[in-house]
Parts: sequence; structure tokens; C-alpha cells
Amino acid sequence: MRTISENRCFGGVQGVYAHKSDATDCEMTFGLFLPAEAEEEQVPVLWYLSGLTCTHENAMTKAGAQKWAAEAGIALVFPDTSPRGDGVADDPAYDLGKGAGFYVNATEAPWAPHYRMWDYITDDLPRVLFSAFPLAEDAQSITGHSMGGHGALTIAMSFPGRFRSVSAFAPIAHPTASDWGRKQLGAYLGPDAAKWAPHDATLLMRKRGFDGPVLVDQGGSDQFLDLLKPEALAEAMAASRQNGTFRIQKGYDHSYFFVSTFMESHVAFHADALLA
Ligand SMILES: N[C@@H](CCC(=O)N[C@@H](CS)C(=O)NCC(=O)O)C(=O)O
Repeated sequence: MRTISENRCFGGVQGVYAHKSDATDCEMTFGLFLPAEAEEEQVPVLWYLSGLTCTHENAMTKAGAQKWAAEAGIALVFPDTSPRGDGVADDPAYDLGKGAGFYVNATEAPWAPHYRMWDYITDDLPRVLFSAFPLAEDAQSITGHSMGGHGALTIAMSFPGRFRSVSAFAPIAHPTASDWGRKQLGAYLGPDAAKWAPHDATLLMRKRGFDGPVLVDQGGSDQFLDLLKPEALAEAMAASRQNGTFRIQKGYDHSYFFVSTFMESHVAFHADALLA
């Protein structure tokens, strides 16, 4: 692992690090905010998974999460959204290939050799983080925006007991029924829709739900509402009697202005679970 930068931030440190990933078989970059408490003890950790076109940098610089995480004494992890590098397959469309890993392990050509973001987030990066930094493995929560909200919800529901709470900002909520999903899951996992189901938050919510609290915020004026399909997830949460809250935020769009507006509330929600 190598350090790209470390900057003092709200009494803690905002770092950017790169490491060779076994999962994606390329160098990966991530951001990690450590609050001041990390100088003395292990701290709880909140994962933030980003959306389409993002790198580790978008949320780190635009979501405004560090202030609230510093106040709560919580670390923030900002992973990249896909494998990177010259030898990595890509597509001219912004919603496939680099910047659009969709948090799955691709099985299909040309994606299979590097597009293993599920393993990267759930296995590879945790191993790096918990061995190199003072992070409490038994105090993790996860959130994300758009494609990252999809990743946060599907990963949280697939690893019962690992995350104490999950939240999402405008998640891609029902990808098996959306052009933000069918195209990518088809490309990465092949045409058999049965293989897509474990990567659909609405289907997972109907089937098993999440064992802790869930918080979802969705902008009422989001330009991608037709692709995100929030109503499917809201219905599934109600049908499975999920402990949680689904909020429509009137007038807000899909941008980081929306994410940063509600970040304080999401960090407070996770702090309740992480510091209990
Ligand atoms: N830019 C794309 C939309 C992609 C988009 O809105 N990405 C969101 C996540 S799904 C994002 O966070 N973009 C980066 C940013 O706002 O910093 C388009 O051409 O329609």
C-alpha cells in the first residue's frame, strides 16, 4: 500500500491510499477519513459507496461527511467504483465499464478478469483496511449514492451481522427492472436473470430484508426517478416489515447538493447504531 496524500481535516486525517488488489487484479485507490480518536483507539467505520462516473474522490470532496464523522468519532471509507488502468476493459458509455462496476463479480468477457467489485468491497479492501488502520471490525455500517446505494443495500443484506445499519441516497433500487441494471447485469453476469437477483435490493428486501435499521432518502425531483425505481423498494420495505425509514425529499435532484444536504442525518443514523 502506498500513501498518495494525507491532509488534516476536522481534527483528523483525510488520507488517500493505493494498493494492489487481488480481487480486481489492478491498483485500486481509496479515501479514508480517520477522526482524531483514531490516534488513541480503534474507531467504528462507515463505508460510502459511490455512484456512476465516480472515483474515490467525488464523495470525499463533495458529500461533506467528514465534519459529522469527526464529531461522532467515526471513520469513513471511500472506495473507487471500478477497476482502473490501461489493461482494464471499458465501454464508451458512462454507465458501463470504468466508473460503473455495479458492485458485482463479472463472469462474462471482456469484464471477468478485473470487474470483481463485490469481492473488492467485501473481502479485499476490508483485509487491507483492518490490518493497516485502527478500525473496529465489529463496528461497521454502510451507505452509498445511486449505484453505490444499490451496492450498500445489496451487500448489507447479503452479509447478515457484518453491518449494524445501512442507508442509501437515491439508490438504484430495482436494477433487474431498470435500464440502470439490466444492461450492466446482463453484460457483467450474462443473460440469465436468475444470476441478477442477488444484486437487486428490492428482491433481497422482499426475500429477507436487513437485520438492523435502514434509512433511504430519495429526492422528489431526481432526474433519474424512472431508472432508480424507489417505489419498488419502498413497497418491499413495507411488505417485509423492515425496521427503517424511507423518505422522499421534495424538490431535491440526484446531485451531491442532495447528498450533502442529508449527510448529517445519515451519519447521525449510523452513529446511533455504531456507538450503541
Ligand atoms: N453524468 C451522468 C449521470 C451520472 C451521475 O449522475 N452520476 C452520479 C451518481 S449516479 C454522480 O455522483 N456523479 C458524479 C458527481 O456528481 O460528482 C450523465 O451523463 O447522465
